[in-house]
Amino acid sequence: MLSSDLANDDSLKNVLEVDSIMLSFGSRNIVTDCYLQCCTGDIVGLLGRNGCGKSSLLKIIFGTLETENKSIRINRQAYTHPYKEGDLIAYLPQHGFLPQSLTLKKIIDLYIHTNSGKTTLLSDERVKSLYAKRVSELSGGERRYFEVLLLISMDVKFILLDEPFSYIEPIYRQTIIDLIRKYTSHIGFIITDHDYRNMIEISDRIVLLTNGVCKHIKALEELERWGYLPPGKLDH
Ligand SMILES: Nc1ncnc2c1ncn2[C@@H]1O[C@H](COP(=O)(O)OP(=O)(O)OP(=O)(O)O)[C@@H](O)[C@H]1O
Repeated sequence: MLSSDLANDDSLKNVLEVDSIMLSFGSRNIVTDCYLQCCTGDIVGLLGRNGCGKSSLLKIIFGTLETENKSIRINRQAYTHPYKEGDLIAYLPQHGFLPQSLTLKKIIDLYIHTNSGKTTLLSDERVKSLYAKRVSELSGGERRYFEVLLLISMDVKFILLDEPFSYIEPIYRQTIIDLIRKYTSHIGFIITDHDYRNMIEISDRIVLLTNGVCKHIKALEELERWGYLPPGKLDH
């Protein structure tokens, strides 16, 4: 069966469900009521104002941030630390994760252990041309592109991307959007970013985290109604 069939056949789709999340820091409640679902083929866009808890929510889903309460299920099985399972989920932190002094060749050897993953990376023209460079020598866009493709090559079911478009020139943003779209056939993505235009373009569904609650946005005007965008912003 071709992997592209995964996204078209509901019985073959992987399903990530997140609910009952409660997170507070001291007396401050950050997340109080959140339900999220992401299936193979989905790109779920998580929007929210600075400091509302988007990064924390992604870390909770990944399993690296402990919280008072959570329920994370993949294909109906509950996991407390999904990242420990190896082939379930990958996460791009807001500020990247690659050691600056290593070459891309070394990083591929360290992180990617399957032939199919290595083929995905080494058949990519951009990666090929950067292969011998160190991470510190890459532009912001080159680094982000490589990070996203590296996660895709880990052959996981779900990928969480925290601000993949931040500080990146527009041309590379489009390249990263195209890259993500190319792999939705067998991966589900949850993405958060402040670049709401690109987020609206790439996402199949938008979830707005506001006052600790996940609002499932049905019409873009709701982004104004909930105070995420100033009135009239969507018209321009
Ligand atoms: N370890 C921590 N201890 C105390 N407060 C924290 C901790 N981590 C995050 N916070 C606070 O929790 C809130 C949510 O942080 P988080 O980084 O998840 O927000 P965010 O929506 O991703 O923000 P941004 O869009 O600015 O990246 C912020 O007010 C932050 O200062």
